[in-house]
Amino acid sequence: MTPLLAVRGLTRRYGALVAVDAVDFAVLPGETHAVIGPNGAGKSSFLAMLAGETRPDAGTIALDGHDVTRLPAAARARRGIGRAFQITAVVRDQSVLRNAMLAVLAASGQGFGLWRPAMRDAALLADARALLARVGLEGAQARAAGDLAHGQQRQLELAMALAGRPRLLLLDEPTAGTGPEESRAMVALLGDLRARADDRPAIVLVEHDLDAVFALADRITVLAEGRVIACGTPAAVRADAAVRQAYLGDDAA
Ligand SMILES: Nc1ncnc2c1ncn2[C@@H]1O[C@H](COP(=O)(O)OP(=O)(O)OP(=O)(O)O)[C@@H](O)[C@H]1O
Repeated sequence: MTPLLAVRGLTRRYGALVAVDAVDFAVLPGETHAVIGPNGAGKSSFLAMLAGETRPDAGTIALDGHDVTRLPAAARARRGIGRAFQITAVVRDQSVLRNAMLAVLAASGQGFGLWRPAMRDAALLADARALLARVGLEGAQARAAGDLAHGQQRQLELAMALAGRPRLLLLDEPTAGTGPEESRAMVALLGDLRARADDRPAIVLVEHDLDAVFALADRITVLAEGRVIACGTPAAVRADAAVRQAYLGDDAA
């Protein structure tokens, strides 16, 4: 299968430090590909380069065979790369429904421009409600976004990222800062998203919670000190001696 995303030799330096060191990486259509590694391995820097928020010092990023390495984040978003959880677009004093409508409107670009206002509003409302149902927030539509529990805010952020119908969704630590219950709910939600055969996006998942990673990933790439030390199925990565040593510590090896 031709990869949706193909990354070659991606490199990012901070002074003398090589945070991401000549990384090759590929994501197949619909695949959930997790990126894990110890603190400081380069995961966030890598994801920021995929999103177009950090400029690489070397290497290329291709989406569907088109070089997007030099494109800014907004242009990448228009081509189908969506980003959730790092940049929070949620307007806290607006309702959940209103936030979802704003995300649908923003993602539609000119799409609603020729519609009469009443029809536009009806279409926006329907799309926004469908999105909220998709992330399990249909019961919270009228609440102010800022009053939601932390886990629910993350569900709303996911809905807003999905509004653009991304083909590739970049997820930065979806369970970070949530309790065990909320974390399980987020993993279940992402599992549902993944199980939809029809329009599921491919996902690049950076996540510290290895239970979540092993539950969700089709493949896992392991970074250590900016380099790829392993890439494969969860079972292969779990069994990999270099991964155990570098990532889980010598005790696990
Ligand atoms: N803006 C920056 N300026 C200088 N050094 C940076 C910068 N951003 C990251 N680094 C360094 O680059 C390396 C990789 O950092 P990065 O945050 O990408 O790793 P990470 O795998 O996401 O870490 P963590 O799991 O702790 O979030 C680290 O040594 C970090 O200190």
